[in-house]
Amino acid sequence: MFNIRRYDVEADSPKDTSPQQQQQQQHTPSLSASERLAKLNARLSKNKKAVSSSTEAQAPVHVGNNNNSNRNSTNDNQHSIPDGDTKRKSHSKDGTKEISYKRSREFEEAREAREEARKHGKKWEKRAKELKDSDLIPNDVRMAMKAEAEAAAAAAKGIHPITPASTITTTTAKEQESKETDKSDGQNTGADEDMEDKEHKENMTTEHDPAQEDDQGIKQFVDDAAVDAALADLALVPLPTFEAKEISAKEREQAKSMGIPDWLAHPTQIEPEINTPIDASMFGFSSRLIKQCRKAGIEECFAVQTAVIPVLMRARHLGDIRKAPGDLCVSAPTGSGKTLAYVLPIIEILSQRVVTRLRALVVLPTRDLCVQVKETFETFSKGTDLKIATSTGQNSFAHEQNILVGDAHTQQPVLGGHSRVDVLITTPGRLIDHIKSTPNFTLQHLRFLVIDEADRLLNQSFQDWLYHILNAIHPSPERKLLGADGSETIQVKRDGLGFPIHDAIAPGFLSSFFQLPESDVEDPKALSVQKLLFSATLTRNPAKIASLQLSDPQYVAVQEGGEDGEEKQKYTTPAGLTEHMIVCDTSEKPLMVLHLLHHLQVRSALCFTKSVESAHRLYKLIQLYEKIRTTMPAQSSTSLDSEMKNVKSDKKKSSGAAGGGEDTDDSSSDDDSTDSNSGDESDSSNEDEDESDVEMDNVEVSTKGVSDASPSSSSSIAVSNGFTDDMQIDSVVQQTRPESGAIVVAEYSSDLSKTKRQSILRAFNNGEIHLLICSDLISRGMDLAPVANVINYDVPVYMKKYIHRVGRTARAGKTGTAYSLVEMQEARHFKEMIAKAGHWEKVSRIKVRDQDVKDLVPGYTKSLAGLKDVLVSSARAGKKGSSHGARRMHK
Ligand SMILES: Nc1ncnc2c1ncn2[C@@H]1O[C@H](COP(=O)(O)OP(=O)(O)OP(=O)(O)O)[C@@H](O)[C@H]1O
Repeated sequence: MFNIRRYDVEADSPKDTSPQQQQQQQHTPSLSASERLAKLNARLSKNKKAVSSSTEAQAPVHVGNNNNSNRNSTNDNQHSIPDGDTKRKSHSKDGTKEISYKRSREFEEAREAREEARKHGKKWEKRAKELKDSDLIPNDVRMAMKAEAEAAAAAAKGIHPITPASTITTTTAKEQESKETDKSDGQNTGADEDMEDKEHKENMTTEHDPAQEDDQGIKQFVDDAAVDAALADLALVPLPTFEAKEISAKEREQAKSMGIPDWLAHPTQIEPEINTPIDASMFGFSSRLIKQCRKAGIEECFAVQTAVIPVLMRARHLGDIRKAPGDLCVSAPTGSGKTLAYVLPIIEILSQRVVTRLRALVVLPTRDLCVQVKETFETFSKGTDLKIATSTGQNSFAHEQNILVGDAHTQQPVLGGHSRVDVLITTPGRLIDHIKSTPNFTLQHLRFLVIDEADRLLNQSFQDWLYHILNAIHPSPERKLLGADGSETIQVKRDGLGFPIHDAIAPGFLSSFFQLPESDVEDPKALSVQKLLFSATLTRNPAKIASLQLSDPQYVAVQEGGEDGEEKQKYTTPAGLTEHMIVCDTSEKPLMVLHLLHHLQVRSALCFTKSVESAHRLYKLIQLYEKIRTTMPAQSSTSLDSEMKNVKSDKKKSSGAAGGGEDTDDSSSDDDSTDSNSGDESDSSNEDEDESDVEMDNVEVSTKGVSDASPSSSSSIAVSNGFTDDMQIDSVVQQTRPESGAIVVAEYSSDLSKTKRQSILRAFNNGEIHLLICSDLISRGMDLAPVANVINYDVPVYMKKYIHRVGRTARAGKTGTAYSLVEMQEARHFKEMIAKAGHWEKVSRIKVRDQDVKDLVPGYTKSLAGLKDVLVSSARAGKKGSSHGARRMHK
């Protein structure tokens, strides 16, 4: 037990913290409201005592965790009043006697008492002011503080302080009686004195019995008017109340039959428009964090942040080992600010830590997202000494180990539960490697486990990552100090005799690593970790949710309510998003992209294809087109007409599509190759299996697809125009300078090196790239500020992917447009998919006729003709070890 206490103190005790941190830690909501109010009551009695007696100096008053007295002696020694109740009882009794019998001292005492109470009141006023901005103090404690301040102030004016109802009545009556007796008789009688004593004893026994207090009791203890005054004076902002979504009996029945738990079927629904100023007291942010937010241009918290941050900030104090914080699942549209909804509270809470431990783990599906989230953490943690790291496999394993726990070979590694980082942002695969193979890497101190893009990750069973994480955060009696190979999983310091020193082991894990003698007073330790799941398309698959082993979960969903209170859509898209579809033949799709670029002036666009190779081909084609266009003489209208005819006849040959090139009504597409009975009201398992591991794209280049659509691959144009080499983005940007009028296009895929990816994203963010063609590597989570348009070159088969892709634009309240190029044979499925998600009326159709694209055709034809050669030389260059080294020709 001694050791357990020691480690608690070392990890989180306020002894090394700043006074402000200590205040916050004192006021964490670890006692029940009734217990805290019992403490308040005791202090209020003390104030009353100040009126009746000034002979004894008042001890500092503390609204704190008296129940911790047997756990954390440091806390109590610093902040609690030992044996307060007993002392107050006897003292109060004596005090009353003094009033009764020593009237001559009364004026002097009253003067001193007023002085004391005034000081006392000021102290509380000051304290309340200091703590005003911190929502770590629960409302009821604030009220208690305020009530106490008022009581003290009242006492200073000679009015009785707020005291328990029973005490007010009896004591006031008694004093009154005493005074009246004094007035009439000039002295008290022995019988009166006995009565007085008896009544006081009765008061005292009912006054301080927290065990018997319930909410009813609380109401008696606090004067309503004082509470109102306290609230008004402290300008408290109550937590926003959100309504749980009303669901119909049919929906309820459906959810039940599908095994969806009640909490998941009843999300707390939040309208997207609810914004709250960043300095609102409900967030309890420090001035440091508010300053950082303002610096980053954040003045208000978005709806998802308004809903989530207060819940996280109030959930649990870092050092509390008794109460498990509830888990949270959050579903909010793309670009609605989910990242800051967890980044800000994590930083704010962890910034109070004394010792570095790995306390926050953020799991994300891709490396790029890890980098992005790390940057966000770094921006907002400026001014703290929190250490933030990523582990994604882009650096060597040994390098990452060194960052996390030190290098065993070159320097002293951190032992036991120590860590060199506070926050780790990681992909699942690399995390599992560290759990399995990095000595002393441990999740035992984890306070936050964030699973961002949760449905994507839950869909990925890679290395059983979830099983390993859950195993690592749960203390288990089976866990051994030694691993299967006999090596120490956690290396601990040893004393001179070789006995292990339980240094830095989390209280809940001591029994996992060490054989401790059983004790009757041992309390079970609650799991300290809070699991936070975020997604724009959170799964409701019961099996997947169950696999997370959530504890006391809540589900918060940001979505628009329908007129009758029901959600309109299965997935909510950003309010500023406009969606279009263009139905066309397969072979016309590149031409449609050119149409968007040249006729609809689409810029700052992301264009999603179904694979890396498809992205590469389209990229080469458009690049070639731009080169040809900017060097080609203008053609006459007649020759354009004849070129158009050629394209259309070639298109018929190549695609075999019936019905010519005209856009047809959706119903005319009879080739619906998709499985239309795969889904139901919940996320279908098919939908969950939608995405492959995008980080693992196996890259192959084929000359099929776009090049197949070439009217004549033999009519190869000269490719001595600088495009035959492996085209580096920098050179591309240089070659197609905006002043030449060319559209700058680039490709982005897992095939590129980390440096190249970063330079492409930088160029795109700087507006140097007009069209970025990519696979789904950046379809989720990536926040590229300039994206004004999204083109679904290959429409996704599943709605979730559609939602994430189009969600790269219209972020953070901005507007944006999405275009989906729907092949005729896909049209029916596309419509069904969109309609099933309740989204059909949002998508409008654009009809593109021959004459609309006539001027693009000559250049397009020439580009197609030259594409094959370009691809071949590009692949050859790739083989020589260029950035496309992984590419293979696929004839
Ligand atoms: N309160 C705010 N005020 C202004 N901008 C904000 C605020 N919160 C977030 N943002 C900005 O909004 C953009 C989108 O935020 P974020 O990436 O967190 O969205 P998201 O909900 O995680 O989207 P996705 O589902 O696509 O991952 C970011 O550029 C972020 O900086």
